[in-house]
Amino acid sequence: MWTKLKKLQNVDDYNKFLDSFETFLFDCDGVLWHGNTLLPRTRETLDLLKKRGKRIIFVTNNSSKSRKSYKKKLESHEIPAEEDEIFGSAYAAAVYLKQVVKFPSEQKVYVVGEEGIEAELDAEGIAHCGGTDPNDRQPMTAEDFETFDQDPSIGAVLCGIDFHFNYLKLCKAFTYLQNSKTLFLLTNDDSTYPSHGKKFPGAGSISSSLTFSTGRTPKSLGKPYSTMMDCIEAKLKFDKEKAVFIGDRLDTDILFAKNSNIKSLLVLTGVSTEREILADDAKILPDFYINQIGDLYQVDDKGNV
Ligand SMILES: O=C(O)[C@H](O)[C@H](O)COP(=O)(O)O
Ligand SMILES: [Mg+2]
Repeated sequence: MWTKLKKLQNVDDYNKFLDSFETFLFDCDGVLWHGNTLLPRTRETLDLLKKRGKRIIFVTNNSSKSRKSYKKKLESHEIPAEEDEIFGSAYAAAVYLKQVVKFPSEQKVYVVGEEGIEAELDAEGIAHCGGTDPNDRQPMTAEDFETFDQDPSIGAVLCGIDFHFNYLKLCKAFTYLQNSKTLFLLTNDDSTYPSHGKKFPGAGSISSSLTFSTGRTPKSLGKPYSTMMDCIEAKLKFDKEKAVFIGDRLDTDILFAKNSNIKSLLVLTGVSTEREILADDAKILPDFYINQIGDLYQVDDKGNV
């Protein structure tokens, strides 16, 4: 096995890498796709791994979709996947509230986020409000300034990526978080995410408005934190010695792999760059890196399967 940071760049490297692992855990945004566009040869590479008897697990911080919706998205790209092989930060947050917090049935979670969070809370039988409710997607009125107040029935504020974030939601979440007993949870705190070949503000850039205004420090449940791996290991058994995490972000994916004691491969199709990992002051280093995941397919392309 290689001893230091290794760029995979030829068929021998790809073959040696593939032969070193049994379980391949894949981040999604920036590794498999940008938005709804697959990155080059993603499907062929996943198919090659299956042909070689490898296990594939998907692990995404994107809380906008539930595991069910991700299964549909993967299948829409002809990538077969079982719901139990997909782990999203919305799922991790719902499991945490149910199994760790033992969230009281008479309380609700105020959601700053999309249907992914709502669906996973529903699956765990946890009541919620906000989220995709059209009433929360309205401008603040003068009456709202009058009426907004703490609500003891709100036991937690859970914040993820919210493509409809607005001042009204910010004020509601802020108001509920004035009660120190109200839990402040994040599905993830990614500053940005890659889409359409560019970067856009991520969930962490949304929740930072709450962190800054409330002065409270939230608990984040996605990568790089341990809750996500706890969820995976509660469902699936695999040998960590023969597992590798493949991601595009140093501060979430690669750090998650390190925190989970598994090897890591950074792809250069997402957020983190080669310059960052070659810098003298690089703090988080993957074990391997590669230009794009589809390069691994070249072993098949040349018939060297
Ligand atoms: O919440 C966000 O900012 C993005 O959805 C998240 O960064 C993307 O998740 P990934 O699949 O890269 O973990
Ligand atoms: Mg990513």
